[in-house]
Amino acid sequence: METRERDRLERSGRWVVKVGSALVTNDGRGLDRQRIASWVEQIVRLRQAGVEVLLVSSGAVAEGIKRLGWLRRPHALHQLQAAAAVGQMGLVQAYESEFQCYGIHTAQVLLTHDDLSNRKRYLNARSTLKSLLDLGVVPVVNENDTVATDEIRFGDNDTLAALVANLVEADLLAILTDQAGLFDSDPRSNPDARLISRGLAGDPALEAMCSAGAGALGSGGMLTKVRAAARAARSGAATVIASGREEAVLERLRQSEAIGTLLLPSREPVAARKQWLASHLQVAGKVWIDAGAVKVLREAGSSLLPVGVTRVEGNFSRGEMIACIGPDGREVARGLTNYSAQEADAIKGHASSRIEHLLSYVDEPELVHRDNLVITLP
Ligand SMILES: Nc1ncnc2c1ncn2[C@@H]1O[C@H](COP(=O)(O)OP(=O)(O)O)[C@@H](O)[C@H]1O
Ligand SMILES: N[C@@H](CCC(=O)OP(=O)(O)O)C(=O)O
Repeated sequence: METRERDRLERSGRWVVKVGSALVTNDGRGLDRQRIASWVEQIVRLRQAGVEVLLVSSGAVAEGIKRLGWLRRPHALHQLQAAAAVGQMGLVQAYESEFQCYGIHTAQVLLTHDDLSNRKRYLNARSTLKSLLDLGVVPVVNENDTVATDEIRFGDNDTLAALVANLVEADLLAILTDQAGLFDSDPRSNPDARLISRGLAGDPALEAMCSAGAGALGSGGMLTKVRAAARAARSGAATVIASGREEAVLERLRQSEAIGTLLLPSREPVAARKQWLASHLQVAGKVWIDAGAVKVLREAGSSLLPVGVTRVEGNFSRGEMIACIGPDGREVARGLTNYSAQEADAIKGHASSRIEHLLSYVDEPELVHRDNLVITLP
């Protein structure tokens, strides 16, 4: 069973490879040129076998801290941003010079969440990445840490890598980290922890295995990797979490060897526009919906009508992204609202035929139309 599941890696044509901070910087000691050379060599071989590869590399902050001679990671945002700017130079230089040995160009792509939540910029980013692949270039992606503030951040590169996998419709997201994969509990604190070899992306049981927080250099820990797998699955990508220190890890994965943790999509991929909707990490407000609305949204793919709304929170405007929260407090869906918070509050719990009477005008019968709505509950 597992061998057959792993076979899909042999057939996959486009990979996003994400490398974590501790790995790239040799646990903060400075860029691990030997390992970088090894990943580059493996990526070159993958390309020779017909696989297109995009790299998402962390390590700018960790490398910047090392280069600036700081003894510990600062807390102030402006210092972290300065460190990222310094470290990013080292990162791209290292990848560019290693790929140069094989006559392959790299391209630096720095993104913020803002770039992907704006539909026009999202489409631009997508066509640029696809053009780079068509040109045979290896994009090296990172968050644009120097300008990113909390409001426009992805926050961690696992999430960024999953969104990039969605953007280019990758077949595989390979997350290389400092552990052999996902264990049933954190191997740092439990020496008896066992490696999970396979699972379904989005399975809540996987999240429960991850302890909070990351290593000293990383920012997301295992939880963001498991969540990234669920995100990547939305466009049909499988995810592998594996050790970047494992000999020839990428090539062995390609040969279906059972290393790391393979997390497979459990549902059909969602349409491209809905993936963009799902890529919004921030919402402008929330509406609480009743059990009947949860059911029709999830099971019938219906629009959200005002009648199913019980409570409105936040100060959103028409056209902004809002989250729909079920009676149990869990987010069910998110989408672009046709009405502002004030209007939504006035029409909540009412039939759509009453909107005109309540507001003195009517824009649409739905609070969120189904074309602008994506189910986010696994
Ligand atoms: N269930 C788990 N299995 C494996 N690692 C876990 C688990 N829960 C927490 N972790 C921690 O997650 C860390 C990897 O995350 P992080 O430090 O963010 O890596 P990266 O820099 O590669 O993104 C591991 O070193 C490990 O301590
Ligand atoms: N953009 C940041 C990435 C931080 C981050 O997510 O790190 P990690 O958890 O190691 O992937 C950097 O380059 O330092």
